[in-house]
Amino acid sequence: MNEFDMIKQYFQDPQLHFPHPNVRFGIGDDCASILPDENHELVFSMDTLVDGVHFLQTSNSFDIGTRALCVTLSDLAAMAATPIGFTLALTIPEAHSTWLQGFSQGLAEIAQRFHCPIVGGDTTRGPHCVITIQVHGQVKKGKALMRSGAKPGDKVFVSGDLGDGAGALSQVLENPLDSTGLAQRYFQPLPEIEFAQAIQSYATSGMDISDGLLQDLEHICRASQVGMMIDPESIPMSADLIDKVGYQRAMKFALTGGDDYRLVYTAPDCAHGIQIGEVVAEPKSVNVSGLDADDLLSTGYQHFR
Ligand SMILES: Nc1ncnc2c1ncn2[C@@H]1O[C@H](COP(=O)(O)OP(=O)(O)OP(=O)(O)O)[C@@H](O)[C@H]1O
Ligand SMILES: Cc1ncc(C[n+]2csc(CCOP(=O)(O)O)c2C)c(N)n1
Ligand SMILES: [Mg+2]
Repeated sequence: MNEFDMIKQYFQDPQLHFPHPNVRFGIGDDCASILPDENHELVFSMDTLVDGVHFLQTSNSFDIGTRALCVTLSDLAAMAATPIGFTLALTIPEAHSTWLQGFSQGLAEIAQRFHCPIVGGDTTRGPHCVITIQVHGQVKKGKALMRSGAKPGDKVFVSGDLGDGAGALSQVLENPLDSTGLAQRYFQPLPEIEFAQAIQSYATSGMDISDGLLQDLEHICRASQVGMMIDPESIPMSADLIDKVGYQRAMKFALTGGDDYRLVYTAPDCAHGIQIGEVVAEPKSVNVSGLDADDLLSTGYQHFR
């Protein structure tokens, strides 16, 4: 199958390449075009997933597709944006039709759920599977939820259970084809688009948790020039995770594991989510009660240490 047949069959498929009111044209020309609503601004973000680092090539391609689009859409949720469309740069060693079919169906599952069609991309052959997705969304002018804006006196909230993504990793590494139980949150960390829109009018800052709660909270602290006091006992964790790895390891995963794709945000008060701490003026860093600063060093995922 040549490159152009592949694009037509698997990416121009109507399940994935469907009309959207803000997309003027998509696959087929040298560029795609999107037009935001009046009084809205475009926001966009890109994520790369590398075989062996962000997923295993031995997993079902459907599950690889759902994971790839969920984690990239999570950055739109982080800004309280509404998805419009995405572009896909796909590098694969071989064009296996069953692999491409599953991958395209996995993408389509999430694309339809979040009304975010594919609008273009690039397909190349290379020695390893690498998936890069750029998501495009819109937000009312000036209303994007930023990492700056947290104020002393605000409280810190998360949108749901933490630690499941990291807790699933051993299961995924052992049996990459099993997407049940905790692995469901690894393969489908559904982006919290609606949750973000619900908090957007009163949240002072926010982001999604991809690298681990503590490391990601440091980004809010730095951008907002504040500190935080976090109470680890109030961090929500699933019963499945605690059953599987015990409370202590579950807590470590929740604080530092990454792959959660939940939202963390600050607000004077809250109507949604679970409070896990407070914003303080000093010290300008993340403090966790019961843990000293040395315990917190080297916490969170980093590609280059
Ligand atoms: N190679 C790069 N060139 C330019 N900007 C970059 C590059 N890599 C990252 N950035 C920018 O740095 C900022 C932080 O990026 P980072 O990848 O940590 O955030 P993120 O996208 O929320 O995290 P994740 O990759 O876990 O989703 C973002 O504004 C991002 O656009
Ligand atoms: C197969 C496999 N899947 C997942 C992981 C965990 N992991 C990889 S990158 C990352 C942070 C987010 O990435 P990025 O910052 O690039 O968006 C995490 C938590 C692993 N070690 N192996
Ligand atoms: Mg992010």
